Amino acid sequence: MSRPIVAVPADIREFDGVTWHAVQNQYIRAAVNAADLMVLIVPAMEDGNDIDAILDRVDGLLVSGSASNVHPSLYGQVARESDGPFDLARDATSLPLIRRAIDRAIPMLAICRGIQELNVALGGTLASEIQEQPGIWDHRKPQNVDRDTMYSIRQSVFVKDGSCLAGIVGPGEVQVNSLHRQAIADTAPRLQVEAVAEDGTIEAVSVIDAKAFAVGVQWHPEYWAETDSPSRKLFAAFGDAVRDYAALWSSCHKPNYRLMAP
Ligand SMILES: N[C@@H](CCC(=O)NCCCC(=O)O)C(=O)O
Repeated sequence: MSRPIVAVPADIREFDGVTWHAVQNQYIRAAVNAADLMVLIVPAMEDGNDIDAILDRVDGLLVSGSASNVHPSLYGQVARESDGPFDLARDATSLPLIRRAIDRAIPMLAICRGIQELNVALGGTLASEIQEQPGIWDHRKPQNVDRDTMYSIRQSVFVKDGSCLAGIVGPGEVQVNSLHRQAIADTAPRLQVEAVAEDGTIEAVSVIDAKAFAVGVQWHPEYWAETDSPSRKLFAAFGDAVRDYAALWSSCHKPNYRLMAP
C-alpha cells in the first residue's frame, strides 16, 4: 500500500513582494520521517474552500504551529492590535478542516496554533499574552537564538493518567519545548484536558468521544520527532492512526460526503 497522505493547512506569508502559501519544513519532516506519511499542503483561502474535496483525498490532518494568532472575533472577542499578527486565510481554512475531520473520523494531530484552532473550532476561547497573568510562566520562544535553541526542550508537562496521550507517551511528567504566548482559556465542551504545565497552562487536549485519533498539543513534537522519545511516540501513534484509516477506506470506496446531508 502506498504511504497514506495527510493534509497540512498552509500559512499566508509575504516575502520577495509576493504572497506565498507556506508550511515550515519541520512539520513535513516529522510527518514523513517519524510518522511515515506523505504530505499535501492545503492553500490558505479566506473563501472558496471545498473542505470535503480536500478531505476526500487524504487520510489524516496535521495542523501546524505558526507565529500568527487565531483572530479573536472567532471566539467572540474584539481584536486588539497586540493580538496580532493574524492570518485570516489560515483561520478560514483550518477551522472548517478541523471540524469536518472530526465529523468524518479522519485522524488529526493539532500542534501549538493547531490546538488553539481546535479549541476555537469547537467553541472554546483563548487567552493572549498569558505570561502577563499572575503565576503564569513565560512560554514564549527565546529570542535571538538559533532554531535548535528556540525549540529546545525546557518545560515539564504532566500527562493525566488514563488520558489518550497517556496511552502514547505514558502518564506523568514529560519534558517538552514551549513557543507560545496564547493558550486555551475556556476549554471547548467536546475537549478533555490531557496535560497541563506546572503553572496550570493547558498543554494537551483530546476530543471527547472522537471516532478517530484527535489530539492537540501546545508544544512542538515535530521539531525533535526523530530523536526525542515522547515526540517520536506521538508522531508514530498519529501515523498508525492514519494508516488504519487509509486501510479501512482502501478496501471500500469512501462515501461521497458532498452528496450526503450537510
Ligand atoms: N501564535 C500562537 C501559536 C504559537 C505557535 O504556533 N508557535 C510556533 C512558533 C513558530 C515560529 O515562530 O517559528 C501563540 O503564540 O500562542
